[in-house]
Amino acid sequence: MHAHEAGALHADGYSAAPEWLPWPSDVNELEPGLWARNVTKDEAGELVVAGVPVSRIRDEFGTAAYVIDEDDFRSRAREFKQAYAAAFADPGLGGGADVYYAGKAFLCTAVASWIREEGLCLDVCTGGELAVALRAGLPGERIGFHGNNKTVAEIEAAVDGGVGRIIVDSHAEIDRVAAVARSRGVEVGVMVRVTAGVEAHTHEFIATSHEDQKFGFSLAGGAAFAACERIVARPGLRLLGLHSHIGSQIFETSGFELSARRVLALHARVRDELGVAMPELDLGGGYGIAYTTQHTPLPPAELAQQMAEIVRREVTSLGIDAPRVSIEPGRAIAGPSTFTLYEVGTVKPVQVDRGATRLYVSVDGGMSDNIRTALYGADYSCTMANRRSDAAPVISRVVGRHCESGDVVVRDEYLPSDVIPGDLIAVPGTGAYCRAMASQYNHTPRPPVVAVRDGEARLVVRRETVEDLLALDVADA
Ligand SMILES: Cc1ncc(COP(=O)(O)O)c(C=O)c1O
Ligand SMILES: N[C@@H](CCCC[NH3+])C(=O)O
Repeated sequence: MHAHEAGALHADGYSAAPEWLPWPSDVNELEPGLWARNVTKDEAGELVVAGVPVSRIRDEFGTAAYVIDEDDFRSRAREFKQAYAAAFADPGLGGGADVYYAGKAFLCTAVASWIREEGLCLDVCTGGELAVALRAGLPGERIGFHGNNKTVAEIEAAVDGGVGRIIVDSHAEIDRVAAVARSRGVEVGVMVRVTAGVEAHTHEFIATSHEDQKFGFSLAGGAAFAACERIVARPGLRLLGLHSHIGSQIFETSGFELSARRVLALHARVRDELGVAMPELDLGGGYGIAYTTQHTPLPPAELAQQMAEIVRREVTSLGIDAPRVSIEPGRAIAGPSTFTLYEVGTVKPVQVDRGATRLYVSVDGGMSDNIRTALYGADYSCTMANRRSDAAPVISRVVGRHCESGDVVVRDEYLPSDVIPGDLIAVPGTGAYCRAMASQYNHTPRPPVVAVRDGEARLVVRRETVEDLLALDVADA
């Protein structure tokens, strides 16, 4: 429960902030660590991204809009690639590592091209994401294909697209992939998604390695070993390795350590009992980012170093050759690169419990462009983006325009008390799982994605229109 919900009252008559939200020394300043690298405020207090003031973005593309700092995205992708390559460079550690950007966080053709150009690989989990990757010219061998319920048509598209690894998730799927391989007369590289039984310290809905959920083969129950046996027995399949993803928005490496230890023990067992030395091992994604000052993510170089030490320790104690390691970060690459730009429509001071007031600031978007607050109770922050203000900061709640009281974007933030209709609000950290999970609830067209680089802003995903939505309806049905 947040402090304000207990009815705390701040001296100014406004609702008190939750404990983690400090009184702002200057509400016009950007909190360090939350914004894309090329985002600043100018002297007039306007937010500027890579040389482009947000008023120009509003004028040219409208609001609500996702604004992505292209250089920030690319530099984070590069940093992961370089950090893991360096940390695992020792031949005793596989002589390098691969980074598969998890496209589920956010994918469009431009982003897939950035991934191709930066030399990363890509994790896709549907035929739709695969189509984007192939359209962007990503070579099949740099694509990994996930999903707990891939259709035969998707498996065919993956095999025909030369996808380098299909991560299988059920016994039935092993047979489906084998049948497609046979029908095409090719050998398909597969990895086994293993449920390592790790309770990741994150929201229940985004944890994926505890036993009672839909993903993967249980390690403890023996299903993961049985899956390896089945693959080895199927002509047309090549067992590349094991895969483990423990969850998302994780800050401690202890969960990764436990899962690596368990999965490498299975890796050794497969070598000993099935006589197969698997060349690869995927440790998944899940690295957390800072949405608010509550979070302190580890820099990629440090993460890579820690992961390399974990793998070194385990392969040494098991006496096995290290497989080539790969990881699948999504949020940590895409998340910080983007902010959502909204325009304020309505400002309403609302009397809440014990006579306290909370300022409700309604913007021209909401749960249709960011479902994470409603779905996971996620915390975000924001800033007034078009001007500076010397008015007193008051605790505010940024809400959307949907017909739903849970339609909250930022639950708690200090905004200047003189915020008015027409002001701009920017919410950082919306690059992952916001546009990707956007809906058209209440027939709301989804916002565009505007990429900014070196003083130039351009569309990479156009705004949907009401006409787009009407076109889906069969008018004379
Ligand atoms: C298999 C797999 N890999 C990678 C990811 C990416 O996770 P994140 O965006 O937290 O790095 C996910 C999502 O949680 C996933 O399910
Ligand atoms: N969509 C989730 C993460 C799930 C990632 C996919 N396994 C989020 O917004 O945090």
